Amino acid sequence: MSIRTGIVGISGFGGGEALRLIAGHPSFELVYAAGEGSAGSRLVDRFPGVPQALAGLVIEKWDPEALPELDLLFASLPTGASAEALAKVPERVKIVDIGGDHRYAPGWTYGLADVWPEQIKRQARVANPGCFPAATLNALAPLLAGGLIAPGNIVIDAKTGISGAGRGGGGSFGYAESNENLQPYGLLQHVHMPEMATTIERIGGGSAAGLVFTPHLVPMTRGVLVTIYCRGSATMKQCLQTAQSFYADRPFVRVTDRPPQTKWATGSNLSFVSYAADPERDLVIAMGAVDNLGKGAAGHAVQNANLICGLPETTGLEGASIWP
Ligand SMILES: NC(=O)C1=CN([C@@H]2O[C@H](COP(=O)(O)OP(=O)(O)OC[C@H]3O[C@@H](n4cnc5c(N)ncnc54)[C@H](OP(=O)(O)O)[C@@H]3O)[C@@H](O)[C@H]2O)C=CC1
Ligand SMILES: CC(=O)N[C@@H](CCC(=O)OP(=O)(O)O)C(=O)O
Repeated sequence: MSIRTGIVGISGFGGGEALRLIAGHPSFELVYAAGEGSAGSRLVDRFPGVPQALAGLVIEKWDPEALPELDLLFASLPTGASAEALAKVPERVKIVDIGGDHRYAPGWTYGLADVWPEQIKRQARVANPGCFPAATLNALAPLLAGGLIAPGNIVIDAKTGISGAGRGGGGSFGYAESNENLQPYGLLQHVHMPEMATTIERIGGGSAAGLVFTPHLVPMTRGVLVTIYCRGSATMKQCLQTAQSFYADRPFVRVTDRPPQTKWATGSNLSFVSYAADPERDLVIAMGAVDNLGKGAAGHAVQNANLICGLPETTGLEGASIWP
């Protein structure tokens, strides 16, 4: 069965990764590509490595009221640019929004696919988590659900590759300013705070009022690593066993007994989690590593799309990560 699929924002980093995954997906057929500045170009002009069958597809000017016959739409637009437009897409077209406009918005399901797949199946409007929340919440969920850490005192130290800012994210994240440099940003007010706090409260059953989150830009292309400091008296072994049991039948989360690395996830939809703990100091450290364009964006989006289309969750996502 072919599911007629579109991508809006295809020229960007998130949309481009969605294109790569859909080009190799056995059930999704890319029939529609859209954008703004790239409209009028053929896919091969923007992506010289695109498969021949898709090379001639022309990027349309994005107009939600002039869509071809579609079953599924991936939206990868700048946050703030999708809410109004996606409201005009006909109900029968399923949507996965990779951008930030619909996370915990009414009528939309927050697509934390490794944690609550059953709540995503059969939905028609899914908001993909942000890249930092995907890495963070997958690492924290087993501990919160098992009552091993307190939801109110969580400190997240995060690192991201530069592609996290998107193609349009030049600004102070350009090559000359990022190469051989490290910089914190978004202190105390990052846009991912609300979705992380809401999800921590939802799983942990208590206030996340003490949440602290500081991202840092690292001179690498892809990858998110989070090191999360929590209050709890569990041992490392208890944390690992709790996570192993929580993710026992989940295909994309790997629980490791050594600290995870971003390169383990590159090019994949995998999420690596691990833990360290010192019960005498009431300290648990949770760690998570993902590819910001994989589990952090397009990989997670395809996983969510599989769930809402009634396909096996792993369809089109089974390849190994890229090494080195
Ligand atoms: N990069 C990442 O790691 C992650 C990104 N996200 C989110 O995904 C979304 C896309 O991010 P990313 O791909 O990085 O961003 P990019 O800047 O790389 O791409 C943005 C895309 O949006 C298109 N676009 C911009 N304005 C319009 C418009 N008015 N109408 C139609 N198309 C438009 C651009 O098209 P054109 O070139 O044709 O103008 C481009 O394809 C954002 O919301 C981002 O926050 C989420 C998780 C991770
Ligand atoms: C390096 C960099 O700028 N990264 C982005 C994260 C991208 C993302 O996940 O953003 P959305 O929530 O908009 O989807 C940021 O920190 O805002």
